[in-house]
Amino acid sequence: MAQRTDLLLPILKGQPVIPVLLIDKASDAVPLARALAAGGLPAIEITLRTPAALEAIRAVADEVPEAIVGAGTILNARQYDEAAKAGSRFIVSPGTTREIREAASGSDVPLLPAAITPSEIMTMREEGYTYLKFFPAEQAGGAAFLKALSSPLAGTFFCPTGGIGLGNAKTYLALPNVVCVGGSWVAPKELVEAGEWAKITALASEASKLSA
Ligand SMILES: O=C(O)C(=O)C[C@H](O)[C@H](O)COP(=O)(O)O
Repeated sequence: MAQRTDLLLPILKGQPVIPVLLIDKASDAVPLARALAAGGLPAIEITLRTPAALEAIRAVADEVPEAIVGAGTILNARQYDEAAKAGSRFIVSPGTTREIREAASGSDVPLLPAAITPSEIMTMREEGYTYLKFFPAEQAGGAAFLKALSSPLAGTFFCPTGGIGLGNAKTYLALPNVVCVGGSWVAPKELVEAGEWAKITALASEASKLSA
């Protein structure tokens, strides 16, 4: 089945930056999601890299109606299912596998899988995927690499993630094949740990105004 762009696209096009979050304490999730939404970044990706992640997703889905919570670092079908059941509205994977694609085709929750090389991207096109994550963006060749793909692989669009911050986000957003960027810089660990929600809202606000 093709990618559910009807569900995914409004999320990716709704804001220039998708915050990528690593949440150690589930109780931080609700104030963090509220702080980011207040700054203009309602869609957030909570990575399944901490034991608290699923509880964090559940809490945001239940208690923060203004947020659009997604799950990141999904590596297999079991995690896809758990993240969807917790209330994720989109799923992000750092790569692409047959198992993940099969999980996506049996789910109403859309998948943003990642690809880097022309062959990986062409394979995903054959599978009906038009929107891909490009990860790890900076390390894999950065904006220059993505720009080089834009003509031969026109019609595929990316959310680059990895090594992106306020300083280089615009370079990516200016590319014809970039729909938005992802990054953790809007929710630094120290600010989350200190409960500095107003400072996170300020970072989100700055990021939400980014454009090409
Ligand atoms: O877990 C995933 O699926 C990821 O998205 C990997 C990285 O956490 C993001 O790429 C954020 O990278 P930074 O903004 O450089 O911190």
